[in-house]
Amino acid sequence: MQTDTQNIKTHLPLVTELRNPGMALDLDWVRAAQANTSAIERRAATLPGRRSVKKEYQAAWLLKAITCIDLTTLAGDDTVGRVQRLCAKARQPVRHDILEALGVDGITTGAVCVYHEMVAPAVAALEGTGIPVAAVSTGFPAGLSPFHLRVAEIGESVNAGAHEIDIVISRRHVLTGNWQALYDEMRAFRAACGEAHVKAILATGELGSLRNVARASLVCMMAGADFIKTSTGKESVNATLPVSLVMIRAIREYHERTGVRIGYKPAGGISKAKDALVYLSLIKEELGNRWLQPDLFRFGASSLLGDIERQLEHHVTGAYSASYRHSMG
Ligand SMILES: O=C[C@H](O)COP(=O)(O)O
Repeated sequence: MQTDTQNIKTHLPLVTELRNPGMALDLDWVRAAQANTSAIERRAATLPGRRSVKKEYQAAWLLKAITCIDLTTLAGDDTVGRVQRLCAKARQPVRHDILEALGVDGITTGAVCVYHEMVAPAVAALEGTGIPVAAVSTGFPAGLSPFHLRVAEIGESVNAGAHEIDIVISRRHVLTGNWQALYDEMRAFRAACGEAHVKAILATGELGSLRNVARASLVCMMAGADFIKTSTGKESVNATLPVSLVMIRAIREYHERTGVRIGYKPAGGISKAKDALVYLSLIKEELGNRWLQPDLFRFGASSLLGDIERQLEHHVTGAYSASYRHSMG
């Protein structure tokens, strides 16, 4: 266990120099994108049952998951105090005694994710830690405010110190097959981000089909998205395994074609440690270990950390109960 948990520390440089330069819109490639829904659903259904994380490595994998969390608060009643507490949790996500028992002397979450008004307090609270602040933007969650205001909002958050911008796409461009409009929108958002990394939230629960998810993923990557992200957390259907398979395979295809690695962020409704392990296994199997770093993989989650911390506590106190073993498969 010592060796595996110690390795977690080497995964910590969070914002890398990696940037997606994008490319011209290749409509033939977009239109050729397929998603065999029944095959994808079959594969997704078998994933949780044959998770490849062995029990003896689960604590190390859970620590890994923590380093990939965008610790999120996106509520109308957010306050500076709540964001400061969130940032304190991002700096020290797990109790010191638990980390000590696991042989790890310090980890952090991948980032903190907030609305624009909370960017400055988050940046101040995380000063000197190297933990990036991500701002949701462009009229999150619906993305239906005037275009110039959506672009301006990005600039405001970058000026306030955000290192990463989570934009929402216009779902109507996907639903009407207007790939040029989606590309132009994403390109403008990319430009407004400047040096900040940009994550494109597809709101997959509102895109109508898995083929649309595949096509929207490709268009956003072509237009310069550094990450593609499933959901805002506010749709009625958020991150799912079938959608993840489609997006991950689009990332693989984009990498094979361009040599550029795009990150993946499932978000919304991921609150259980065992679900986090399934996602990590999926990434390892489909994209390989390089993608299991916080510069290429994040969970967008507001309550996942609490469950992971509970499971780690069980692990080190020996209260590794039958019910926990059962729940972890
Ligand atoms: O982007 C992050 C999501 O809004 C978080 O969703 P959640 O609150 O369901 O974890």
